Amino acid sequence: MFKYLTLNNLLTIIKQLADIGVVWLLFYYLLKIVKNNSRTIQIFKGILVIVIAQWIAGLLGLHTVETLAATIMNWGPLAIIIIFQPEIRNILEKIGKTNVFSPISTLTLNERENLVEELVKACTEMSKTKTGALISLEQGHSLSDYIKTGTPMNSVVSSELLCSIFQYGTPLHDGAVIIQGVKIACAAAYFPPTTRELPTSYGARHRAAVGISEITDSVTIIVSEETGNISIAQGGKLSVISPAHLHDFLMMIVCQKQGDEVKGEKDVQKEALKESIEANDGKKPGVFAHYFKGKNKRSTKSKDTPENKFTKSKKEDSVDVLQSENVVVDSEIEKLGIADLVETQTDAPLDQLFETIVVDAAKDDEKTQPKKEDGKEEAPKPKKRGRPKKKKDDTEEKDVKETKPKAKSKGRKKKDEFMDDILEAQEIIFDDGSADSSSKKDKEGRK
Ligand SMILES: Nc1ncnc2c1ncn2[C@@H]1O[C@H](COP(=O)(O)OP(=O)(O)OP(=O)(O)O)[C@@H](O)[C@H]1O
Repeated sequence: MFKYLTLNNLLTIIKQLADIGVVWLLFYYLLKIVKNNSRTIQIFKGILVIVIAQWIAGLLGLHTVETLAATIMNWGPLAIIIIFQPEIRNILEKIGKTNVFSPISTLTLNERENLVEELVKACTEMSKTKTGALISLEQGHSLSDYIKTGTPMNSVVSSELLCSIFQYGTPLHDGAVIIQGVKIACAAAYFPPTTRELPTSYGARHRAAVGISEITDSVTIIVSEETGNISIAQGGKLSVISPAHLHDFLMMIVCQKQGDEVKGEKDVQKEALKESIEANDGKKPGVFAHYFKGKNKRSTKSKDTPENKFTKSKKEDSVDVLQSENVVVDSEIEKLGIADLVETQTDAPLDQLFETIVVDAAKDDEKTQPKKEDGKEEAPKPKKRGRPKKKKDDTEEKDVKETKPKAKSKGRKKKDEFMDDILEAQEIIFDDGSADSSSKKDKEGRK
């Protein structure tokens, strides 16, 4: 047997395996494109119908129909190239721009975690204050073309800096921030908006986010100025996410950490926060606490001296504060949903964990939506800006209904597959048909 295993034969086998591998990859990506795009599904269905018609016509001897179908099939490849010209251009652009050693891939785990923390902090803050923001994280595909459209910054990401950039009225607040690695590469960047039909409640900011996510693999976070909602645009899909789940999502994208790891960290953070509260006599540490660590210690003696008549009551107060702070910490962690989630599903596959997260996010959003006594939702706050704005109330209700997560349960999947599922679960961009119909309904409703 080994006499056939010459170097030549081995080379031939390797070539054939490589050949099969490349074709397999091509088919895989082709099917992925078809699966993710309703237009391509319809076109492929059309092609299938013609093939079946040609086959049946051949069987029944219907020569004219058979010739007609054959002619269509002969011109098919050319028609496909013409029809899918934008998609083909996007794929080729993506291949050309993919950078294996992107800035984010060179970060240490610590840097990645800091990046996530700062981003989540900034987005949560901006969501509370309804400050509009558009932040794109560069992944494998270079965003340098879009960085050129903005104002270069090259500053380390911090929540304070992000909040200042997007503060309404500041020179850089208009446009997008692009993050490369741990650095804010630029602010006020311009993204090509999507040409797809979006529900009318989504304006230029969301369009820009979806646009950039269609042509690159970037992850874009949007904070709505109108509603304070946080959304994520990735792979041409837009999903609403709660601040708590944004943390998990970014942990997974940036740190490639999974649910159980996140849970472990939450426990550590909880402990650390409790310890720091205890160390501060029941008071939360201030922003500059680490600067004064050990430098500004109050004498414990003065606290315990019997001559201080307020000592006892102060001490009791601080115990109360400590207890109440701990309750706050616990409730904060509960709010994150991670502890409960992971405790109940420790061994649950990752995709299930995140499906639950999305479901929870939807529930959170429902809970946080203020309701009026008559059951109607409270009207959204008027926009800070003077410029005219589209009416959103009806549309938003519709959007919420239409973005109801699908209940799916499959086996364990690879990260990118289940990321698609998460985003599908709360997808706001509908297939072309449904987006059309929803926006038509909106328009009719407003009339
Ligand atoms: N193509 C773009 N690239 C980058 N930023 C953009 C782009 N288009 C709009 N923006 C940003 O979005 C802001 C306008 O957002 P607009 O209110 O129209 O969108 P929206 O999707 O309704 O968001 P919001 O819910 O925050 O109101 C602009 O002031 C600008 O900062």
